[in-house]
Amino acid sequence: MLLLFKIGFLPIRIWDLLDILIVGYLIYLIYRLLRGNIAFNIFIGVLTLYVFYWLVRQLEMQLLSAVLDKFVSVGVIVIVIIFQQEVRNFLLLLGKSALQQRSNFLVKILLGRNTPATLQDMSREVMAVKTALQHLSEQQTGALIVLAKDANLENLAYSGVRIDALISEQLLESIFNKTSPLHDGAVILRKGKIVSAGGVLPLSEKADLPQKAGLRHRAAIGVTEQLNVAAVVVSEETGRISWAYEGQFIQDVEMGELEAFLGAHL
Ligand SMILES: Nc1ncnc2c1ncn2[C@@H]1O[C@H](COP(=O)(O)OP(=O)(O)OP(=O)(O)O)[C@@H](O)[C@H]1O
Repeated sequence: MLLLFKIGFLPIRIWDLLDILIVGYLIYLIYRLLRGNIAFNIFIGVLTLYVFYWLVRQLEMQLLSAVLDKFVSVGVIVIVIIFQQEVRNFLLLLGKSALQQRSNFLVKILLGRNTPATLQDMSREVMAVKTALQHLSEQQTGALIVLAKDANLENLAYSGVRIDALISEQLLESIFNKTSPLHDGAVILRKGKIVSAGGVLPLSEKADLPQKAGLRHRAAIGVTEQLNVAAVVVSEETGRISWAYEGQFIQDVEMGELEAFLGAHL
């Protein structure tokens, strides 16, 4: 039974510790997903109701517990319906780290390390995107770029116009030029290519975003909440560059930080 130690009369096994750690981690993941979201308030409401139900049962208040029983018995289905998006994000978050670890491991086994050509291509792409963003920022031209790395964004790519061209700063600047028919919406970059432009992204429903964050910024955050991607935004209003990753949003980033971010996500 692998007894570790006893607290008074309570025996603690290694599985109990593991149990507590896993539940703690799951609660942390839920908190990360719901933080700043309107769904967080609903979650607190549900939790309060459940604690109340538990108390009522402990106090053996028959009538109230019979009424609450009806709510709790369909509770799981109701929760899945209300938190449909969050349940999806939660499973995505769980699967993501496992998949990332597996693919890093496979790349190391198969390649040993990055080939020099890959590294060269990568730094060329990073410089091209960084320079384009810098120019767009100086000209106060709005831009929204999704860095999809290995994520499959077929559905999103089809919401825009297919491009399939090598990444270049001139092409990026032309796309976001205010007179270009493709300047509205998001550009998607994946595996060294500009996959598409003019894409429509899902909007974040976060309630605690800065007041000035409009639809472009909400779209950047929204796509990173739902998919394993990063996004960069140039504000048309201020020329400031911001990025979003895993639903987190960092505003007004320095060029050095931007280069590191692009290097990690391109
Ligand atoms: N769902 C969406 N997916 C992709 N792009 C979008 C989406 N919604 C809006 N946009 C883009 O954002 C532009 C409108 O930006 P808006 O002014 O509302 O955003 P903002 O966050 O305040 O940015 P800015 O600081 O550049 O004004 C649209 O013209 C369009 O290009």
